[in-house]
Amino acid sequence: MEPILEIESLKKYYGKNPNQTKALDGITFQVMPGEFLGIMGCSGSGKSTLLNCIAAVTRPGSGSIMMKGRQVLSLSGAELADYRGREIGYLFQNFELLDNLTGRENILLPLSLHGVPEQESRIRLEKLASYLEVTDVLDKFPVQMSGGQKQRIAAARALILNPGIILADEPTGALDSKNAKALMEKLAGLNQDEHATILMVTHDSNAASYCSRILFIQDGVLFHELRRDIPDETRPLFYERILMMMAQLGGGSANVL
Ligand SMILES: Nc1ncnc2c1ncn2[C@@H]1O[C@H](COP(=O)(O)OP(=O)(O)OP(=O)(O)O)[C@@H](O)[C@H]1O
Repeated sequence: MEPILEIESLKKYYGKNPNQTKALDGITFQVMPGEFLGIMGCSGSGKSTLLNCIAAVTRPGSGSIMMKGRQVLSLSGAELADYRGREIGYLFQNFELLDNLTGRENILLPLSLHGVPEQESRIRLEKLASYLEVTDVLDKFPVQMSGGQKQRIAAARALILNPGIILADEPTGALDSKNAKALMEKLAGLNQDEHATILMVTHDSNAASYCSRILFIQDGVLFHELRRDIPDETRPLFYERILMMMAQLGGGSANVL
């Protein structure tokens, strides 16, 4: 199987010496189709910069980003807009719903932006809303929804065009533990049942325990990898291993990959 996403020697430096920040300092990894990959690391380690480079919002200084065999850094104009809108489904910490649109209108927004007839996606909308348990808030405005409902509407919006990859930046960061668990169960279900490929940045070890693999990043470099492929490893056991690695990250005592 070919990787869906290949990141090679990615670098992004901000500012000039002596005040330069090496947000990404040579990151290489691959994401396979249907993988649920987590990215963890301390504040300022480069996680959001990495997601923003993949989403083609931030331009790296050097390196390569191949999505389905296509060099993202060479895209421009309509191709770039199409990549951002159709290949990437983005889930933000603070939902980023438009307040003056209903849940349904928010979910359908990517269709109008990319010229897809609404009719085509009506069945997908109903199916996603039902799966994400937001059917009863489709005609409400964000201000009338709970945080969990807002994030599940945002998840439906990220998924409506069936993107190549979902990029989720701290998706549980603004949720209480009950809603965080509900969201993670839905994302894990979409990963398993629809083979959705998900790349999720998180500080939350519990959320990360739903992933099949986790990359740990420190000072812009990959530092460790955990895989949940020990036979029959349960989520609570994987969670324990993540906690141990996070403790090491805090102490900065592990080896750089
Ligand atoms: N636009 C910018 N200009 C200058 N420095 C920046 C910019 N964006 C990020 N940085 C710096 O790059 C480094 C990596 O930032 P990034 O936001 O990617 O970290 P992060 O791991 O996502 O942090 P957090 O977990 O706090 O969100 C930090 O030192 C940050 O201060």
